[in-house]
Amino acid sequence: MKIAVIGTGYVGLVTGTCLAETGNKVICVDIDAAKVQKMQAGQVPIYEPGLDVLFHRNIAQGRLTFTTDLAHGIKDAQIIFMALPTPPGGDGAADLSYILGAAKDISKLVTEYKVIVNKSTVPVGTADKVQAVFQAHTDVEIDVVSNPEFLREGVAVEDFMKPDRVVIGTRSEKAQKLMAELYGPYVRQGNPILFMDERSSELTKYAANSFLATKITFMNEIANLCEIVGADVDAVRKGIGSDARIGKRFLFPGIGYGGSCFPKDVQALAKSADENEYDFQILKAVMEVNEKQKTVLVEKLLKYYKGDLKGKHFALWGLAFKPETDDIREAPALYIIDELVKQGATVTAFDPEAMANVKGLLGNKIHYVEDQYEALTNADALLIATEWSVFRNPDFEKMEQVLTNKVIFDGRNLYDLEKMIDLGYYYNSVGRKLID
Ligand SMILES: NC(=O)c1ccc[n+]([C@@H]2O[C@H](COP(=O)([O-])OP(=O)(O)OC[C@H]3O[C@@H](n4cnc5c(N)ncnc54)[C@H](O)[C@@H]3O)[C@@H](O)[C@H]2O)c1
Ligand SMILES: O=c1ccn([C@@H]2O[C@H](COP(=O)(O)OP(=O)(O)O[C@H]3O[C@H](CO)[C@@H](O)[C@H](O)[C@H]3O)[C@@H](O)[C@H]2O)c(=O)[nH]1
Repeated sequence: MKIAVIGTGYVGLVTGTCLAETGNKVICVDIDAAKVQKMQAGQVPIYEPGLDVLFHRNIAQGRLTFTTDLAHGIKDAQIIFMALPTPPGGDGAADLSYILGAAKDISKLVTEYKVIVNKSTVPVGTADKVQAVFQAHTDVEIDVVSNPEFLREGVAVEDFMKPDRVVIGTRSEKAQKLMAELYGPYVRQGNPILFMDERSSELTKYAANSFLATKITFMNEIANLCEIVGADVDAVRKGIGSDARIGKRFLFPGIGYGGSCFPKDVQALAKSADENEYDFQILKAVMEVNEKQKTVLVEKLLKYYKGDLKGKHFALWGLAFKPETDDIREAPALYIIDELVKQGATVTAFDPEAMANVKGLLGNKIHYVEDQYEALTNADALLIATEWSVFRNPDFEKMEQVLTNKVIFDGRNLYDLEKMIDLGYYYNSVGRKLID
């Protein structure tokens, strides 16, 4: 099939590349000329494991191209995907200006039937709004389909190539048929393609993210309670996770959920409920608890240093909002840095992939090093904000030589408590016994 993908961010580029991988001819369109130039020169603009192999293969085989020219991009496409930003607007509701703006631009260019697929995360009713934009500008027959994306950054290629399910919201049989054909190769193991109406599809995406954010938040509260009552959150996690009704995944406590999706999507769903005069209480509690959870590491530091962080120097391992990505949007590490600097402390940070993005955002607010051990030089304590694999089994002997004090505040529960006792560390993690 001939496909156009509008927007080449984490979702658009993965979608375009993975659709080319099964033999479709894909043109990716972006307004960011520098990014398009980079991709045309064969460079992947984001860090996403496994993407480069597919990217280079499909470019080499002539199935994946890039342009800034929308008219050229959509000219021959049977299906046009919109993978555009839907950031929170001033009031927390999703800002639809990118989607509706692109829909208007496309509507002025179409000359024959096309399926317009919305891959962005959008509130209920957006497909109707997009359809109305087309109706206002063209007589050409168009079907607007909601096809939310569930990929996770860091495992995006795997998630796209083998999705748990594909959700397609449309009442048009013609569009259904095309979408079923397009997604057939990705569900050969038998995972379902779920057809539903547009509104249910749009809500499914927000419901999934909000449910997962709620699950994590519940565990964060259990972890906080564990610390007070002397229980171990790892044991509790395993104890409840082995109940198939609860499930083992997304039960890891930490320093609050972050990223470009959960914070904005929980907020947008709560806002959308408000607009429909429904008070979605649980989501409001989730947002409030998550804000507090982002402060737990700093609160612990304040307690340890008796309320005074002035002049203290900290090593920070991990800046990305989660491992295996260079994405720092809503990363808990940024919040921690902000608080520490406000309190008069200094920070030296290391992250395997996200350093360039943080340097771009924070400049010389903190120090950066290219080696995780170098970050420890003269540090009063090590703070861990992201669970990158390289932090899981560090060379503790090497660490001891550089760290001024054997003190670790771990927001991701990376180390075994017995081991930390043996090594003689002060070790403060989340929802587990304090080792001092
Ligand atoms: N990042 C994720 O893991 C993820 C997963 C599932 C769903 N989503 C949703 O998908 C959507 C896109 O998210 P993302 O993380 O890929 O965004 P992103 O910010 O990484 O990428 C968006 C891209 O769109 C481009 N763009 C903006 N306006 C344009 C226009 N008019 N024409 C062409 N290109 C334009 C930007 O230059 C950028 O390259 C959002 O709604 C998000 O909620 C994201
Ligand atoms: O047990 C867990 C799992 C995750 N997190 C945190 O939750 C956030 C989100 O993690 P994750 O869901 O793995 O990353 P995303 O790439 O943001 O993916 C989410 O958001 C995407 C965008 O909508 C969806 O497509 C995915 O299905 C959904 O998992 C991160 O800050 C994680 O540290 C935890 O604290 N504990």
